[in-house]
Amino acid sequence: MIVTLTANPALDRTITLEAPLRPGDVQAAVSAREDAGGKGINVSRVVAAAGVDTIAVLPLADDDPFDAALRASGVVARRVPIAGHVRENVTITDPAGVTTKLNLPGVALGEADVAAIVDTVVAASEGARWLVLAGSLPPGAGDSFYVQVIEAVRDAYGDAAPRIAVDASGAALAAVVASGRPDLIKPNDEELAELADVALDDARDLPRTVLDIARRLVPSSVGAALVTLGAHGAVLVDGDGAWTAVPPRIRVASTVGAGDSSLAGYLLAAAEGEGPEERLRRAIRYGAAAASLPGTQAPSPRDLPDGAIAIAGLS
Ligand SMILES: Nc1ncnc2c1ncn2[C@@H]1O[C@H](COP(=O)(O)OP(=O)(O)O)[C@@H](O)[C@H]1O
Ligand SMILES: O=P(O)(O)OC[C@H]1O[C@](O)(COP(=O)(O)O)[C@@H](O)[C@@H]1O
Repeated sequence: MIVTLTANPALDRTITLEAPLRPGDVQAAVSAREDAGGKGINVSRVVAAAGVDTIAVLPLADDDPFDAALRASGVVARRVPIAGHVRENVTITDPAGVTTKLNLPGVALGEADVAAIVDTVVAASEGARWLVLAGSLPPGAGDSFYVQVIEAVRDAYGDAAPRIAVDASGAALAAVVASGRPDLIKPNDEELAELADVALDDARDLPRTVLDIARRLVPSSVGAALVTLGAHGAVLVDGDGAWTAVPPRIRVASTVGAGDSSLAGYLLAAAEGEGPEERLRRAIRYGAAAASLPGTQAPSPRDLPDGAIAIAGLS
């Protein structure tokens, strides 16, 4: 069982253009689609599509139209009732796969909402292998919200607690790295650089630079880091070693959900008992599959790209 928490879900509206976006102009759009999104929900959708049990925890008002999209996704969910409706995030894609994203802040949570979410995650996590804490925090949650969740789950289950994966950025990620001792983090290269307060602009060897930064955190504060690099693939660093690989060439439709799908791919391989190289390979395959699908469509095993993915060790 893989449990996910999405504190800040999003109805993802993707608009496809037939030409590159021209800011300030009126342009014809070809099509639009809607997906129940947000990072944890996306991870759960990919995990469910692979036939593995998952529960997605999220705050959701009883009368929120988002629930129809969530039900259509088929993911098993535990809803924590709140006041206010899920935000809508807009993505614009063009024929070259260039993706422009506009993300709203989300519904503000009160103290009682925060407490109810923590309790719901603790209850859902009983017997789970992994708990995934993913996405931005809505107003009212506080930068150390993920640390609060991690402590509550570990207090409740001790050695039987699920392993913890975190996909966050900015202050929320910094707080988790400072005191949450997560088993896995999944930043992209920019989020990792922001965390370490370094610039990547002139990195000539991106995987090597990313490894050097990640080594400051792994294994002292974090069990492992899966750092995704967009079209350049990903780097995996754990206490035993470091590896990198690039994705096969694909036709990009929308990169939204690629990072979430890579995390899901990693967790699916981990749940099968696979070692780091296969976890990285699966992460890259799932990320590439997501990027080749429209909108925030969750890839299933039959969407994975063909072709071998060569893993290179880094030292
Ligand atoms: N243009 C692309 N071509 C092929 N694979 C891609 C592309 N963009 C992303 N991916 C795949 O998706 C993964 C996650 O993408 P990334 O953009 O780094 O995530 P995030 O959405 O978290 O920023 C990458 O590691 C890669 O495997
Ligand atoms: O919680 P955040 O950081 O605002 O991001 C939410 C957005 O990111 C997504 O989860 C996609 O994330 P990735 O492209 O990083 O995989 C969308 O579904 C959602 O609109």
